[in-house]
Amino acid sequence: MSRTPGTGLQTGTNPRPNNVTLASRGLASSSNSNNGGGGGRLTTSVPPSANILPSAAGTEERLMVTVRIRPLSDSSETNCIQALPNRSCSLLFDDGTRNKPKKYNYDCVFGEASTQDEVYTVAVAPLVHDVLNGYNAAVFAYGATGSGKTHTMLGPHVRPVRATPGTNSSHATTAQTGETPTSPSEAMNIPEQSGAVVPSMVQPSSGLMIRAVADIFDYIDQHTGEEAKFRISLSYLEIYNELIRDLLNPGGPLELREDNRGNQSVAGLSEVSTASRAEVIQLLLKGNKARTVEPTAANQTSSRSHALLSITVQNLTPTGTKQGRLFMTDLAGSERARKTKNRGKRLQEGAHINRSLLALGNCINALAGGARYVNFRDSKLTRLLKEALSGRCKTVMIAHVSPETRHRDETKNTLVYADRANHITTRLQEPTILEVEEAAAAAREAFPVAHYQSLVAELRDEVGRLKMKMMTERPRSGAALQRQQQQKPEDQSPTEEQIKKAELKFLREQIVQTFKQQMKLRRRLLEADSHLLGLELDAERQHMVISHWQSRQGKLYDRLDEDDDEGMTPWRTRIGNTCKSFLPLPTGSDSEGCSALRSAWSELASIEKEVKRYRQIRTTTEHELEECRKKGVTLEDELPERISSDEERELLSLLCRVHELEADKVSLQAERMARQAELRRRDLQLLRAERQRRLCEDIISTQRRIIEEGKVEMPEDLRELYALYQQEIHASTYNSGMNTAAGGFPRDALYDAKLPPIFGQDRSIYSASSSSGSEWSATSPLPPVDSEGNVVNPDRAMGPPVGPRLPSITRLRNNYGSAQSSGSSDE
Ligand SMILES: Nc1ncnc2c1ncn2[C@@H]1O[C@H](COP(=O)(O)OP(=O)(O)OP(=O)(O)O)[C@@H](O)[C@H]1O
Repeated sequence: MSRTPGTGLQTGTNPRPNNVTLASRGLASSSNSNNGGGGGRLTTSVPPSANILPSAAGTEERLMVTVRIRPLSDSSETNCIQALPNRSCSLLFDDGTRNKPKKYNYDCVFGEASTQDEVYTVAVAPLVHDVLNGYNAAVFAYGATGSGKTHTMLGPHVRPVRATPGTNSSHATTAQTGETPTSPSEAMNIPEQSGAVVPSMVQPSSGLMIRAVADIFDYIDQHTGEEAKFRISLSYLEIYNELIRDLLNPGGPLELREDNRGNQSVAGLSEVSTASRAEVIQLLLKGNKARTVEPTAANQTSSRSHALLSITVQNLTPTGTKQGRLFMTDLAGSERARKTKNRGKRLQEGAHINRSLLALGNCINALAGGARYVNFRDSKLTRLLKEALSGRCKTVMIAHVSPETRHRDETKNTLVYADRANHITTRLQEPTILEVEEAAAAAREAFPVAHYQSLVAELRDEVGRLKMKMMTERPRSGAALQRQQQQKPEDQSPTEEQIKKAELKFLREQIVQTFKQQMKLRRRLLEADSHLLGLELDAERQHMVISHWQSRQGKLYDRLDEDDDEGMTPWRTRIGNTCKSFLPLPTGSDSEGCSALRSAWSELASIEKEVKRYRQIRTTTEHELEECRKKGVTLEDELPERISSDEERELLSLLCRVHELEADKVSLQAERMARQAELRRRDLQLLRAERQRRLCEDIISTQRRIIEEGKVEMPEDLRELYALYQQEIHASTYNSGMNTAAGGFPRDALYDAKLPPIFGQDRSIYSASSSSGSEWSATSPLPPVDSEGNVVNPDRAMGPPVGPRLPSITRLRNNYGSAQSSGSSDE
C-alpha cells in the first residue's frame, strides 16, 4: 500500500524541502514528528536525503490524494478551512453548523502559504522519477471554479484569456499583465535577452507542468550517454463541451477511439517530439494560448475546458526501450449556475463541465467502493482518465479549495470528493518495456499520421513566419517605396524603368515558382510515405504467409535479416532450401505450400527492392525540398528592397493563403490516411487472429482424437474449459437471438431453450460412442470424429454451430405459448 523510500531522481533542481511531511502511507517514509512551521505552510520531518525509489510493479497503491488551500483572495474575508500546522496531512473544516470543525485526513495538505515548489516536490517529483523508469503516472488538479487549479498546474504567468472558438476576440493575454506571453522566458518569468538560452532553472512561481518538464530534461542531460538515449514527445489537448481539440495544432474536433484492449486514443492528435526544453516550454505556451478561457463572475480567468498534457519519455537502450508517460490534467472547475450567474453559452459550458465531473465522481465512487465494473464511458474525460484511475498508472490528485466562508459549500464538496478518492486502490503494472522490434512496430504504426502532422505544423509555421514578415518588414519596404517616390521620374530613363519592372516581374514569378515547387515536393514526399507504408503492410502479409507454410512443415520461421544487402540472392537460396524438403513428393498441400512459399519470397524480394527505391526517392526529395525552401527565403529577402510595401504585403498574403490551403489539405489527407492505415492494420490483425484460431482448432481436434482413442478420462479443468466454450458460443448466438426475438419474446425462455447441454444428466464425461461418427451430440462437449478418428467436419471442429441446431424462434414461441396455455413448463 505504500511507495518504497529509497534513492531517486537527483536532479539537483528540486531537492526535497525540509518542510514537507507526508502521511505514513504516502510517498516516503517519515516519522510523524514535526518541526512546526504553521502559518498554513507544510511542516516536515523528512530528511533532505530521503529520496524516492520507483514502486515495485504489482504492489497495491492507494491513489495519493492531496489538498491545496489557496490564499484568501480578500483579507477582509473569513476562513472556513485551515491546515493543521503540526499534522500536515490533516485539515479542519468548519461547515457552518454548530458542530465542531471537522477534521479531514489526506496524504498531504498544502496550506495557504505553501509554495509551488513544495507541491511539486511532494506530489509530482516522485511521479517524474517513476516515468523515467518506465511507469505511467498521472496528476490531476480538481476543485471548484477559482480554487487555484490552473495556478498550480501552469503558474500565474501563463494564464491566457482567450475567447472561446467562434467568438470575435482572438488574442490570448496573460491574466496579470494583460499581454500575450510570447516566449519561454516570459512563461517562466525570466527576463528575455536576445539569443539567450532558456535556463533549466525554474522560477518560484512556475507551475507543475513546467517543473516536470525541467526535471525530465535535467535527468536526461545527466544520463544521456552511449548506453542510454532519450526521446521526449508531448501532446496537449482540451475537452471543451465534450469535444476534443488539439492544443498544439488547433483545428476541428478530434475523434476518441478505443482499441480492442480498451485503450483510448485520440485520432489525429499531434504528438510532437522534441529534444529541447525551450521548445517544450514554447509548445506548452502555445497550447495554453489556444486553451478556452473566459471571464466568469466566479473567476476572471476561468478555464472552460479540461486540459490534458501528456509527456512521453522513451529511454532507448541496446536491450529495449523503456517507455513512461506522465499525464497532467488541469480540470475545469465545477460550478453552480446560481453562484457563477452564467447565462447562455457560459451556462451550457458549465453544464458540460459539471456532467463530465459528475461522471468522474461516479467513477471515483465506484473505484473507491471496490466495484468490479466501473463505467468510464459516460464522458470523454473519464474515458481519457481511465488509465490514470483504474490502476495502470500511479496517480496523484491535488484537490483545490478556496478558504473563504462564502465558498463553504464548494469546499465541502471537494473535501468529500477527495476523501472518497482517498479510498481508491490500484495495482501497478510492470513498467512498459518495448522490445526493439516492438518499438519499431509502434513507430511504424504511428508513422503516417505523425509525419502528416509534422508537415501540417511545418506549413503553419511557414504561415506564421510569412505573417510575421508582413508585420515586421513593412517599414523596410515602405522605405524602399519612399526612396522610389523621392527618385524623380525624369531621373529614370524609360528603358531603366522597363528593366526594373521586368526584373520585379521575374522575381515575383520566381517566388511563386519556388512555392509551387515546394508544394510539389511536399506532395511527392507524402506519396512516397504512403507508398512505403503500403509496402510495409504488404511485406508483413507475405511474412505471415511464409511463417504459416513453414510452420506447417514443422520449421521455425526463418525471417530474413533486414540489413541483408545481398538483395534477392539469399532469398532465392532460401526458397530452394525450403522447398527441397518437399521436392521428392510435391503433392497436395506440400506442393501448394512450396509454390505459396516461392511466390511469397519473391514478392518479398520485389517489395524490398521497391522499399529501397522509395527510401532513396524520399531522401532526395527531402534534400530538394530543403534547397527549395532556402531559395524561397532568399528570394523573399530580396523583395523589400525592390517593391513597395503594399505590393509586398499582397504577395506575402497570397503566399500565406496558399500555405494555409495546403495545410488544410494535408490535414484532411492525414485524417484519411490514418483511417486507411487503421483499416489495413485491423485487416491484418483479423487475418492473424483467424490463422491462430485455425491452429487452435487443429490442436484441439488432435487432442480430442487422442482423448477419444485413448479413452482418457477428461480432467475437470478441461471439462470446465469446454463448458466455458459452449457458453461463449451460446453468448454470441444469444445476442443475435435476442435481436430476432425483438418482438417481445420472454428473455428467460429464450435463454434456456438456446443453451446447449454440455453434459449428460449425471454430468458424467462423454462416451466415445456418443459422438464418434455421428453428428455433434448435445451430450458431448467435443466435436464429432469419424471411425478413423478424424474430425468429421474440420470447419466445425471447434464445436457445433449452435445457431442452426437450436429450435427456431417460431418453434420456441409455439412451445412457449403452449407451455403458457397448459400452465406447465417444458422443463
Ligand atoms: N496558491 C495560490 N497563490 C496565489 N494565488 C493563487 C493561488 N491559487 C490561486 N490563486 C489565484 O486565484 C485565482 C483563481 O485561480 P485559478 O484561475 O488558478 O483557479 P481555477 O481553479 O483554475 O479556476 P477555473 O476552474 O475557473 O479555471 C487566480 O487569480 C490565481 O492567480
